[in-house]
Amino acid sequence: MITNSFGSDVLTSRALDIAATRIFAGIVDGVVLTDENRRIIYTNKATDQMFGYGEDGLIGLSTSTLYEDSNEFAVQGAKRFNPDGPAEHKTYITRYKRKDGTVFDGETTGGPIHEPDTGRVLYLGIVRDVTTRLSAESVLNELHRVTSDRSLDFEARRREILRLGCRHFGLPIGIVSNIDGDRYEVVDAIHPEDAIPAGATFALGETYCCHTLAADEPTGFHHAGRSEIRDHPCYQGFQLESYLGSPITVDGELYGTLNFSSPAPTRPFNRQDLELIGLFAQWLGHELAREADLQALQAAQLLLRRAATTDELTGLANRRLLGDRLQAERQRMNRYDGTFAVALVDFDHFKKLNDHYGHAAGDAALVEFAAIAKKLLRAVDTAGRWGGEEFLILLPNTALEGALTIAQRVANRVHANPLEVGGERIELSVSIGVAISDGNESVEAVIARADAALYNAKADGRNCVRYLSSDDTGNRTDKKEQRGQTTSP
Ligand SMILES: Nc1nc2c(ncn2[C@@H]2O[C@H](COP(=O)(O)OP(=O)(O)OP(=O)(O)O)[C@@H](O)[C@H]2O)c(=O)[nH]1
Repeated sequence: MITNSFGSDVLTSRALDIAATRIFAGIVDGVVLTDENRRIIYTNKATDQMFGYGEDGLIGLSTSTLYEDSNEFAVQGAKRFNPDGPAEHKTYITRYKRKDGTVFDGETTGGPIHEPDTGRVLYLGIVRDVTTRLSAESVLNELHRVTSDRSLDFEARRREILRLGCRHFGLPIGIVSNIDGDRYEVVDAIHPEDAIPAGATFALGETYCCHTLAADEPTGFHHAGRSEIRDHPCYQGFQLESYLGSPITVDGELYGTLNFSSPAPTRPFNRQDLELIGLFAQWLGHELAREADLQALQAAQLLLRRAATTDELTGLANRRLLGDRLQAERQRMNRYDGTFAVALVDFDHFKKLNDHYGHAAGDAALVEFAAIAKKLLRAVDTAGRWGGEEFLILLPNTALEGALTIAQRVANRVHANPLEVGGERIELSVSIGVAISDGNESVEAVIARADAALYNAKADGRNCVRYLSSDDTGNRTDKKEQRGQTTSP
């Protein structure tokens, strides 16, 4: 039987007696029993601790004392704590006030109890402090919102995670680090005075995170100066009293840590805190892995795109890219009424070079040509491999004089750069055919004319540049008889 300063009729009440002694005394949730006027006649130990009143400190008080908002007392009275309230007690969450004025969210189940013997009504409330659970739920919702917000890029989301962690754990400093051997590098950090720049490095052994890595799981110190790390260099160096950190792994490999800290001590970290920071770190790890995959994919795509448009041997544009550029240039020229030039370049006696010095020597000559073309041409020009030992140079916005000058420069440079094979210097030369688009004709027609001019250059003894105008082509019946204009070397 329970004794208190409330009337003996209540104290001897059988329901209270049984409830208090046999059922409620030892349970972890707070139990509050009131009389019909909602005055407290019984609280268990958990209630006394939860509300901070000490043993029996609440006895005799109205339950209105317990609510943060006095209206809530009336609201709950009308809803359930009245003689006609529902017999089946429903669970609800309301905000309670402790003796010291601080508040907490209490998940409550309660309502009337009718004593079978006397017909008297008592009210029962069972309260569980769910502040940390609710806060964890809200932080999880927030984490979900941040991580699924595709309008934010990875860096922005990482920052949001840091902000969220600082707010939730009540620790003002948040860091994502990358760890390589003994090198601890700050990747991103939140600090009230912006005192930790990204890129700052520390010796891992002197950081709090070395403890997290040693434990290989989320770790916290809520009052470092009174903990086992008080003599460790991390505490000596940084003087942070509270620290909560988790390793970040990417595809099973250690990447670094996520950690939050404060110069002030804080409440002891609980299992939920450790689970939450572990979850944050896990998300960062997944995102980092996704970023790495994305980058690898982009690099592969770039390689593929390059492979699809680049000649493997020389690194110049391949025939496909040249075709695209030529068509684009023709269309552009239609719009702006300009001209473009095409020069077809063909090595002289290339077969002999191959036959005499080997295929590798021939390849080296082609590579050498690519280097010359890259050096001599403007950024807007495109030199590409047209096939075999033949190259095409597309010169946008270029009239005859400019085209011939460039072509001659290329021919001269090739001739002036003998190939060195096994200590022997082999003289090289190219023949070049030039054509200027007349603005109406197809790309194929311009190339055919450049090809005819090239044929002429070969026929004229090679190592020279020839040009064919569209008029020349119109009159031509036999390519061999065509002779274009010769430029001076
Ligand atoms: N090394 C090497 N040789 C190639 C490549 N592509 C084509 N060739 C060779 O280039 C040679 C071209 O020979 P031809 O068309 O007879 O022309 P040429 O010997 O240069 O004679 P002219 O053009 O009349 O001066 C052939 O032997 C081809 O095998 C290549 O990528 N590398």
